[in-house]
Amino acid sequence: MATSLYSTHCRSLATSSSSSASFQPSPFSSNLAYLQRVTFSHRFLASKVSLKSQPPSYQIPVHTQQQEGAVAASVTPVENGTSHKQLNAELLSVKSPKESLVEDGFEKDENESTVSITVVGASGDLAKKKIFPALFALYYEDCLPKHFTIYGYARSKMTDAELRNMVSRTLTCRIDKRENCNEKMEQFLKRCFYHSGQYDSQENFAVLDKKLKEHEGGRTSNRLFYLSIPPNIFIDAVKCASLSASSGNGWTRVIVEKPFGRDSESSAALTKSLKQYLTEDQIFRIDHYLGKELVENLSVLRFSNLIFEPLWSRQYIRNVQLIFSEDFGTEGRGGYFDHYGIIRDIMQNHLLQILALFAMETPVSLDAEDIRNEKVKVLRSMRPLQLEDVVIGQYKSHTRGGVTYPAYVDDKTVPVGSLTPTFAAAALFIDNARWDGVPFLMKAGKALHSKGAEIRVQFRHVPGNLYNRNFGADLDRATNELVIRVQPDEAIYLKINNKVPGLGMKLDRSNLNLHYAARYSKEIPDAYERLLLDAIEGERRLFIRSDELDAAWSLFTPVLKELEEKKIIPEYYPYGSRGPVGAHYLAARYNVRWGDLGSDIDR
Ligand SMILES: NC(=O)C1=CN([C@@H]2O[C@H](COP(=O)(O)OP(=O)(O)OC[C@H]3O[C@@H](n4cnc5c(N)ncnc54)[C@H](OP(=O)(O)O)[C@@H]3O)[C@@H](O)[C@H]2O)C=CC1
Ligand SMILES: O=C1O[C@H](COP(=O)(O)O)[C@@H](O)[C@H](O)[C@H]1O
Repeated sequence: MATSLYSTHCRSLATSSSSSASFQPSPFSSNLAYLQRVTFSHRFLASKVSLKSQPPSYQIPVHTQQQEGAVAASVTPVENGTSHKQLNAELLSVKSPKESLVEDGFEKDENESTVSITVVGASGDLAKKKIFPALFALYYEDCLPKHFTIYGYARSKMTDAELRNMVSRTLTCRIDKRENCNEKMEQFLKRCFYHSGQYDSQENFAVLDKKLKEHEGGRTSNRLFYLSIPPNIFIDAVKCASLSASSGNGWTRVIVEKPFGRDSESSAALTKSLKQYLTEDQIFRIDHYLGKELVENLSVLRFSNLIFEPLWSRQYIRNVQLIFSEDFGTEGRGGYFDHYGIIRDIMQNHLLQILALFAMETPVSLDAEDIRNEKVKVLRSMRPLQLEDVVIGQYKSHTRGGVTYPAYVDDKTVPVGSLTPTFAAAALFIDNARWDGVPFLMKAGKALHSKGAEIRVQFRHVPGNLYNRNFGADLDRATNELVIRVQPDEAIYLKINNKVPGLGMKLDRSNLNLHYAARYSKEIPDAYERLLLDAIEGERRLFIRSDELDAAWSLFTPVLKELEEKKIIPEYYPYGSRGPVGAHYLAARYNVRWGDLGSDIDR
């Protein structure tokens, strides 16, 4: 499969900048470009090597548990087998990916392999809202391989034409669209098909297998299954897909959506069951926050800018805040949500993943395993969350401007008297040399006053600051703060103290502001696009490894159990408010003042 040819193309498009005229390359000016180049070349080489290492005689389909070892001996090393040294050596002989392709006869592979993407649960909300649109965007950007087929699979009865009709209603052209969007949509829809079947029927998946083979036309078949179904049917679907519809001569990968269990035990049981049918390398546990542009940029910002990395420790950082806020309630997902609550829905995964990327030590390389090793280490250095370091809340009905907004428990799918938190604030600590004593504060809530996600880094005071008296009594207001606004309206800004122009000596706080909409004309791809492309390319960097998941659950499971066993009553906050006041007391205990989401000047 020659996806790398496409990804190189689509990646170069994705990184072009509107105002590049002002950008002067110098030996050091393009650390970012260097990192991108290394990453892309790495992707390219990794997929090239994996393809080359899969001669047809070497392939064993994933069929039985007994064969798992055989799979591990064939497919897994194919994916992982090339040593990083080998890859790095290849990286050093700089050749444009395109040159290498032609030179190695790789274009031939492009014609001889195919990727089939099956969206299991195609009739559902996520498939319509995110997966099909992301696949179309990849197609639009020429990021999908030449030979690909998309199959929707679900129990609902639908014809191919009906699926296409359903999908077409969710597709949009980008705002920076080029002219031929409608044409592209039609071409894309022609590559989409539907098969109706049960999730626990090997026979139904065997029919899917037959249909996929017809499309694959004897080429090397690579198969990606996206499990966009409720978690209680994950294992049935994995079992049937693996036993009846995995590839006979290429790779088979499965994207698994969260929730990955609801505590340490259920998560371990899920992993164990998945591993009856798949090797770890075949499992792509998705956390879509890792696919967001500014989360992806976090490592670039830190590791390629001399002004940040030396400050990245307890010596200079006073606290770190990870904030998620939605200005709407559960809206029809109350049934799902009530079983999980905001801590499992947002904190244990999205915010903790960001924290791990933020706080990890420098990885040996940009290779997926090196990065994930560092993330696991930092997670394992963390103290399990304590009950006294958590505040929970639940939204209640509120009337504003003549409109009444419902309480969480007004949702028909939520059990009467539910105590499930729709808001939580927490203080977490990393007990290692770099972060000892630095509070990492998390705050996540639904039905709040604003929508957004931010990372805020508050720095310490300047010791013996000459200008202290100009700040008045509130020295905390005078410290630097770095804000990474993940969404909406992506931006990175640094609050600095500055002299107000004039004859006097008046200081104010101003922002050095990198506002993405002003700096880059290209639309930012949706997280699902990046993650789907990575899964197709076998790039695991942004997917969660099982030991990461275990470490993440270990931090939250004890407190989740305690909250439930002790039936802790959440603090009720009005729909559309700033959330429970308890969050401020929690922060104050650690001498922290929450940054106010979206309220900063110079947006
Ligand atoms: N929706 C979202 O925004 C997000 C969803 N997720 C996760 O993605 C996955 C899919 O989410 P979503 O699309 O919202 O889920 P849906 O509830 O829409 O379910 C997807 C499909 O699964 C089938 N299905 C639903 N319930 C059952 C059941 N009890 N037994 C058998 N089949 C069932 C239905 O298809 P049919 O009846 O045709 O078989 C349905 O169309 C879930 O794991 C969810 O947690 C994660 C993040 C966000
Ligand atoms: O995983 C989830 O994420 C969404 C928020 O995602 P975003 O990309 O729109 O910020 C959240 O609404 C949902 O409850 C949760 O399951």
